[in-house]
Amino acid sequence: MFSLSSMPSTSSVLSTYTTFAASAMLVRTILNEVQTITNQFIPQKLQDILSSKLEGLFGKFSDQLTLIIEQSEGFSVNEIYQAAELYLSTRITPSIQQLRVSQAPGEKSLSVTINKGQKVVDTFEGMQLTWELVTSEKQKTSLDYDSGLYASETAEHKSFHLSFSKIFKDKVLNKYLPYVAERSKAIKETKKVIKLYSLCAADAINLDHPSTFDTLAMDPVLKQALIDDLDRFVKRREFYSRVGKAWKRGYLLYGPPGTGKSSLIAAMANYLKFDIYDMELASLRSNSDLRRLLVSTGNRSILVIEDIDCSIELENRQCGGGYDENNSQVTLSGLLNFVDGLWSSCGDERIIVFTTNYKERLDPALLRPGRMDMHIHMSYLTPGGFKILAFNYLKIKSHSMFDEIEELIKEVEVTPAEVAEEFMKSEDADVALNGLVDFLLRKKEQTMKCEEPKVDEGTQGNEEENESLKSEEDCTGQKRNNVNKKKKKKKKLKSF
Ligand SMILES: Nc1ncnc2c1ncn2[C@@H]1O[C@H](COP(=O)(O)OP(=O)(O)OP(=O)(O)O)[C@@H](O)[C@H]1O
Repeated sequence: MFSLSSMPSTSSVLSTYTTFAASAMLVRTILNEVQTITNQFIPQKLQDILSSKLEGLFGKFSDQLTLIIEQSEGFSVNEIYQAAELYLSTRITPSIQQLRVSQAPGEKSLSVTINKGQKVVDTFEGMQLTWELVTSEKQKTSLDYDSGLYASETAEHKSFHLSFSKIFKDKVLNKYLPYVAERSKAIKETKKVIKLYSLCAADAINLDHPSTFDTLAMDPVLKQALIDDLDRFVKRREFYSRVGKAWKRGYLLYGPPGTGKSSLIAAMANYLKFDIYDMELASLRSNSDLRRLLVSTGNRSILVIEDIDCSIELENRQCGGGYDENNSQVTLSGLLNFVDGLWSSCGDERIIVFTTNYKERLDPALLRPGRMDMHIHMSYLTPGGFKILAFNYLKIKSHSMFDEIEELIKEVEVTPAEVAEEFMKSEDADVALNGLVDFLLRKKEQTMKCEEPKVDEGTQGNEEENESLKSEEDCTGQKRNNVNKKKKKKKKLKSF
């Protein structure tokens, strides 16, 4: 049976309240308790008036201020609530007893948030701040379209209560909350699943390419220069707007097949957390296709135009494809016009990457700065690159066979893809390295064979004809190099 003596006296309520640093939230808790006890004989209206008077009274004495951050404001989401939720997931301390854990489809990591009633204490520039997740139930009325009747349901409404000393009000609003928003943006970036869009697939797919700058075998100075360039680019929003330029950057990746151009694009996307839009000119059927794809590219994305030398051939009608039903061809110059105009002016923080196996075939107008700001040569494997691959695949940093292999790599043109292929054959370092030595020796022998002039009666001394006598299959790559070298030689002779 309820008795008045069991009800806490006002003075005991006040002393409890003072002991806990006059926290507004504590007051609310106490009021709730008092309310529960008095519910039976004090009408609701009177209770509300008493509550608000008491809260006002306590608030006057309290040095604490509480900001209420609602989950949503009307129909729109409250971005600071979402930011706080993400930020607090990195502020979980052992004192927290309940957490909510979930995983969205396609997400790689679990998302962990505090549960209702749980508090997180945070510190920032000498301030102490307490976060609490508070939930309440709200009646929601919605129209049932089938029956045409309005239905009422109870929905859980969440809010964060952020309490701190009143003297820090301005600092919290102007520095702490922007900091929370900034941190949550960074956390979101690390959790972001990178998407790959292409014309061939109706929907975007998750990019699961494991390539990173650490796993890439390429010239370390060039690699660092590229990383620095990307870092500078993403930090320069104000700069681009001040100088009146579209916030975009172009890179040309060139080098033989298998030297890592695609791997580098994936490494760039993984580093920046940018989505990739892969555009093969040959698969574009019409200019409207092209326009649609370009307009749909989001901010913070990399637009890739692969094999641009083939695109040029396409323009010269050698590669085939690229026609729409009206026979209006998608050309490289058309594409570049769209990219320079429409695409550049309706988005932010975008990167465009062109790749080619034959830089020398490109028109210099295409290579101009602004369109291709940095040219990156993906070369045949170097001894330094070999060590990166040996570490990636075999987890070794040194081995007695390294010297021999490094010498061979200096003599033979071998791509990182070829060496990677050899390393895939065995996880045993000795076996894999022996296999690689055999492969390099075979390649060296083949190269030497291709370079030897084959002496033949009647064709003696005629290098061009000697070349045609070599086996096409064995010497194609090497022959191309030799022909290029010879062309350069001829050019030199002409110009001097
Ligand atoms: N520089 C590199 N560093 C690490 N791995 C590499 C590198 N180059 C190639 N590889 C390996 O070889 C495979 C094929 O390379 P990739 O497709 O990136 O070359 P590419 O230059 O884009 O070739 P293509 O011009 O034929 O498209 C990669 O998946 C990777 O395993």
